[in-house]
Amino acid sequence: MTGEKSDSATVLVTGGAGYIGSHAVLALRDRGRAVVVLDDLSTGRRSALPEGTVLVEGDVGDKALLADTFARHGIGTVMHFAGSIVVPDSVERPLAYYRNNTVKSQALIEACVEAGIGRFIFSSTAAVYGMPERLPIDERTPTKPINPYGSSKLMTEWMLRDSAAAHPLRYVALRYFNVAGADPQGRSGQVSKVATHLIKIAAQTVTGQRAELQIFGDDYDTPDGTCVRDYIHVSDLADAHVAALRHLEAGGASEVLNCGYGRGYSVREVLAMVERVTGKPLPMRIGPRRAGDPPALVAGVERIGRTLDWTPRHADLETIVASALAWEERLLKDHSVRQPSSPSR
Ligand SMILES: NC(=O)c1ccc[n+]([C@@H]2O[C@H](COP(=O)([O-])OP(=O)(O)OC[C@H]3O[C@@H](n4cnc5c(N)ncnc54)[C@H](O)[C@@H]3O)[C@@H](O)[C@H]2O)c1
Ligand SMILES: O=c1ccn([C@@H]2O[C@H](COP(=O)(O)OP(=O)(O)O[C@H]3O[C@H](CO)[C@H](O)[C@H](O)[C@H]3O)[C@@H](O)[C@H]2O)c(=O)[nH]1
Repeated sequence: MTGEKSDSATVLVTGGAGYIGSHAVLALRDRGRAVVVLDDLSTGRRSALPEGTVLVEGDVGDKALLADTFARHGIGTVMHFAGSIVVPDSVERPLAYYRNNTVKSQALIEACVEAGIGRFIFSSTAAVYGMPERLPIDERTPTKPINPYGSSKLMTEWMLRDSAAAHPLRYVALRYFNVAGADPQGRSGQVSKVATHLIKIAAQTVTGQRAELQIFGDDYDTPDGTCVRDYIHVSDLADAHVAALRHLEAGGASEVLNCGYGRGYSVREVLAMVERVTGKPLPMRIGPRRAGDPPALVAGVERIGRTLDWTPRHADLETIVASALAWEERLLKDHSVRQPSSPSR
């Protein structure tokens, strides 16, 4: 490809100080890859990065900073995790989501095109599918997001598709299903100011930070009445990014790929696993449905299986739950992993 940087070039990880990005940084560094992180530390933490990781503190929409970072560090691939992620927040502040997720991604893609960076890996989401009628959800399922978060991500997928048709740029958009768990070695995990994800909330309940957990509805048309999701371990997801990197470095074509295991668990099944792992009952009660929750989301995984050289290593619910609980306990004990990202925030 004209002007494309060489295979051994450094990977720029935007949002690398966040939950999923920090696991990607670990996966890359564990394989000896050179990494630079660009993060504004709005929700990320410097302490999520392994020692010695270069952090450029700044905004992913700052084109001058991007051009300088690309040139200074010899960037050959961008992994783009930076963004805003809370679905109900996106309903209240849609324009903030379009700015941070879509407008700034436009600046980043444009900066890549201008600098001749030909490989791009993007954090997309199952939220692009909205309320699909059939399971499993394969990548040909029509995209019909039902909230600004999903729309903001889908628009970035479209920008990548159209840019790849016009410029020497190839990309992999990974549509994550429900990401959970923590690094098996305890080096990173999820830190949320306001937790919304089921397994994180369960871990906070187990550790006494919450009195009880609410199940959002048990009258869905699912086997036990609670919603079904496809939970993927964050370290397996990080490995999928490394596999996508290898795919692009080997000259592979642009792809849009679901990231899940193709197996669903209900809310009740997840909570039963939490109780099994801890050996204690979890205080919980049934509450009303949460607006916008699809009854069941399970990934079709045939395409990722045949496209990437990716073998999940942590594909069972017990491992996911146990690692999330271990991380939550570490967070409570070790103040340094919770350290505020910068004095101003
Ligand atoms: N967590 C999930 O379940 C999930 C599911 C599907 C997709 N995703 C996507 O994965 C990506 C990472 O999510 P996460 O769960 O790790 O969230 P996170 O909030 O932990 O990480 C996001 C990171 O991006 C940084 N950031 C945000 N805006 C920025 C900006 N303008 N400039 C520079 N840095 C910025 C934050 O400081 C943070 O470190 C997001 O793009 C998200 O949409 C997450
Ligand atoms: O306290 C809680 C929290 C969650 N749930 C339920 O647990 C399931 C999973 O909810 P999460 O909030 O953990 O995850 P979502 O499925 O809502 O959302 C995830 O998947 C989406 C794609 O569909 C997006 O990618 C989004 O960013 C990501 O968080 C849902 O049925 C939800 O109603 C509860 O019952 N109680």
